[in-house]
Amino acid sequence: MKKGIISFKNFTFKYRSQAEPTLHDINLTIFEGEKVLIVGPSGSGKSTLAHCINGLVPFSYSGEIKGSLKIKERETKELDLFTISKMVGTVLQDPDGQFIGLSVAEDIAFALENDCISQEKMEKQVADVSRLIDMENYLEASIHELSGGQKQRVALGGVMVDQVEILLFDEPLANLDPATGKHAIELIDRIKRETNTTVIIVEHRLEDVLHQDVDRIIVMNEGRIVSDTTPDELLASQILEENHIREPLYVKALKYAGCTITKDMHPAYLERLDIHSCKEKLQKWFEKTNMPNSPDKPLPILEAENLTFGYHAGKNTLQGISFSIQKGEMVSIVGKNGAGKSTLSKLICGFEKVRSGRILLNGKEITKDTIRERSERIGMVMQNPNQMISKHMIFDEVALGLVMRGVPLEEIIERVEKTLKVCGLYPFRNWPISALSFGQKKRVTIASILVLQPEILILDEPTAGQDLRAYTDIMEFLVELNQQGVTILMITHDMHLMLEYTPRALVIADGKLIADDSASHVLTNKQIIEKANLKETSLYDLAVRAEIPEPQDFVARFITYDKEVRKTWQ
Ligand SMILES: Nc1ncnc2c1ncn2[C@@H]1O[C@H](COP(=O)(O)OP(=O)(O)OP(=O)(O)O)[C@@H](O)[C@H]1O
Ligand SMILES: Nc1ncnc2c1ncn2[C@@H]1O[C@H](COP(=O)(O)OP(=O)(O)OP(=O)(O)O)[C@@H](O)[C@H]1O
Repeated sequence: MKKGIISFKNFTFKYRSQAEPTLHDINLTIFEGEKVLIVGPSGSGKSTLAHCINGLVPFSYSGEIKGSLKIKERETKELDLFTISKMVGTVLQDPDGQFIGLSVAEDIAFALENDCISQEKMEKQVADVSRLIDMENYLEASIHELSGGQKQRVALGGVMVDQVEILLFDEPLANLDPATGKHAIELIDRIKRETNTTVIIVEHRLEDVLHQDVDRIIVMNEGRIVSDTTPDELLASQILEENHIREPLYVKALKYAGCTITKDMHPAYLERLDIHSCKEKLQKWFEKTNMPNSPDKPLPILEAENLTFGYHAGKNTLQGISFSIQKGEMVSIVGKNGAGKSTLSKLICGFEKVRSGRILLNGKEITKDTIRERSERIGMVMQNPNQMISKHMIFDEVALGLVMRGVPLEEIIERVEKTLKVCGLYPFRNWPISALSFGQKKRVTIASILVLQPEILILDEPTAGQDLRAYTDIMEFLVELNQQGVTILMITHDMHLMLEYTPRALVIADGKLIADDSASHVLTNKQIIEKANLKETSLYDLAVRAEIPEPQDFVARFITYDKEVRKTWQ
């Protein structure tokens, strides 16, 4: 018989600052060596549940606990944080919060040092881990110089050396490029199989986690467990849709084509999916669906000419980057972790100065303009909300830019309230930011830039950590802004987002622009996918398996169709 390693019984938790419990009556047993995925809308309590397991609740976040939570048959209330941390290793949602060392090597070594192992053994293990996470060339680099995804890789590495029985990952894929994300999921799987570690993953990118087998998926909503079943059974049900959780793209395509999905078809894993009964329907759907129209090209709004930049003398982070963005476009910037995407946006906003090359806005050079001058017209939303937030209250944070620009109070109130409504934050307007989930915080940072009404909006991973409803709200809101003339550039690792929302993609690899093409071309081009650490879309695989003669066109048609479906929701 399988042994329960984590066991919640009638467990309820209320944060001290909240009036109502965040977790209600949780009954859940996770067995030794199991791999469990937890999904649910933003704010549904996934991170809180994870924090109960790793002891952050109640040791860092105090509150009121009712019922029982046992780890290895020991009541967690009776344990201390140190004892729990020896059993449960965690990769947090915001990697900035968990670095201890100054350099990459020190940080990975920290877990080992604690266990008093020999210097020699430690160096070898650090080298092994850094190879696994593809960071061996950065061992001496200081943590604050790393890109967002590189930090995430180090955080993963740190916990992997720690030989614990339970590994907990809170949004491990959020900042990782698609290929590294795939690699991370494979790595987690290998550790689980080789060491019989129990693995719990909280993640919105369901399709990416299902790259490897998962034993069970727990669906949470409003602090309760609403479903606890196998991946195949879940994907054959309506539960994901009902709870606003993104379904894999190929599942969506099957539904668009009118196919009935049953658990016996193994819908959770594309390789195992039995599409025998769907082939004909998919082919018919393909024949009757239109290709996208090619858009007209109006005037360029933002031009980059031969941009070169490096953080350190003698080394170029970006080299010879040239592109032209037309007014009203919506473009993705994609590529490997550390390729230079955030750096490019910093150059555009003036946070860093180019070594050579020019940047033009509406045909006028802005390369020498200050950050302040550029910020009137170009807004930038950074990757990590915790780096952008400086106020305690939501309203004040969103109002900050307007206050600094001397906008009259009445106008500030009107603009902030309107923006909060659009971003789904109005009900929280008088809340302290500290009581928000990560996804909610991200929306606050988007609101604080949108309120300034920029001509160009650059967003670094706008939807990382968002559930389907927030994702759709944010993206549809961006589409709406875009239709009103705001040009949008989006740095993203989310191939799903890129396909569905941005017709064009700039692909950066090792500091160079390697492709400037339509999103569906990029994601069906093996060479570019490999060079830039991207991931083929499952739609392409599905089309190949359904023997559709032009699988590339299937992807393009899906996007057109999907857009039409979304229009009917509005
Ligand atoms: N430290 C805290 N103090 C008070 N309330 C909190 C705290 N952290 C989270 N909450 C509240 O608990 C609820 C659940 O948050 P939690 O972070 O567990 O959600 P989540 O499902 O992980 O969301 P996301 O997908 O956005 O990360 C939220 O409504 C949030 O307001
Ligand atoms: N402040 C800094 N000082 C020195 N090097 C830096 C600094 N910021 C970034 N780098 C380096 O520049 C390179 C490009 O980083 P950048 O943040 O632009 O990458 P990115 O493509 O946005 O990555 P990610 O997808 O992981 O966010 C990386 O190798 C990174 O280590």
